[in-house]
Amino acid sequence: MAKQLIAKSPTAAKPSTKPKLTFDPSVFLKTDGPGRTVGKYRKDQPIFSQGAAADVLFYIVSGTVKIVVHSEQGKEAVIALLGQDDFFGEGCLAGQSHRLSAATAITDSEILRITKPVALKTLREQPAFSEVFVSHILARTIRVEADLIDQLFNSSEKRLARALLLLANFGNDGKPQRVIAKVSQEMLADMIGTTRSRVSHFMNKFRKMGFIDYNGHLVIHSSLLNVVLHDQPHIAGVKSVEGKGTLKGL
Ligand SMILES: Nc1ncnc2c1ncn2[C@@H]1O[C@@H]2COP(=O)(O)O[C@H]2[C@H]1O
Repeated sequence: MAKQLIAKSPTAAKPSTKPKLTFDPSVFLKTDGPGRTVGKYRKDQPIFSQGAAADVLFYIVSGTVKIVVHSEQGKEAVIALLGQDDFFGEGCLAGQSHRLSAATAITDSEILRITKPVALKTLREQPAFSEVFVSHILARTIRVEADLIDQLFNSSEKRLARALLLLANFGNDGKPQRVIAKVSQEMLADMIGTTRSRVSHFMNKFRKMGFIDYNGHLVIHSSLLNVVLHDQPHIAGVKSVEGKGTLKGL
């Protein structure tokens, strides 16, 4: 049975007093309720398209979602691959009326949709929910900043190595291993801003050097970190990168 959204507080055990109610964001984000529903999306099923009306906040209960921008010239850029516990579509909360990018499930996924009024009300009234949401947005800002530095300063070989390492760590804190979602060379090229043939060239090189394997599944070895870490872009005034030698420092 689903956990109660409103759980009894441990301090409210006295029989004569009304039980104190606590809000549990992890239950709120995984169950249906007023203004929110958990939907199942199949692999390759669109969630919203670029230019569509924006009035819902999304949260990934399970699965993987690709965020893509299409240019008027027909170019496509994959700007993010999002996984379990990520929010997306939050632009509507800041007054954005239409989606600036498209979202598609790339594996079978379970996704919570929260209407804009309910998302705003919950952010206002439930500090525990605001905390989860703000942490997510801060982590996103840091990641977008790192992605921008990567695009500006790194070679396409290093951008590919970083993208593979980040993908391999998708959804877990352990050592990089298997890439969970099946990611084509085309998608990798759209993520790092290069051509599929360059991706193919570097993947071959990484395989020959023993940094990756791809027999059916793409497996990333932590030795691939060497490609990225041996020549970090130097940011003036920053002496060391937090987590250097691990994925945190990428
Ligand atoms: N660089 C990015 N990294 C992660 N998610 C993004 C990025 N850019 C856009 N998104 C998500 O894609 C969503 C598209 O719809 P919104 O603009 O409402 O909200 C956007 C974000 O949630």
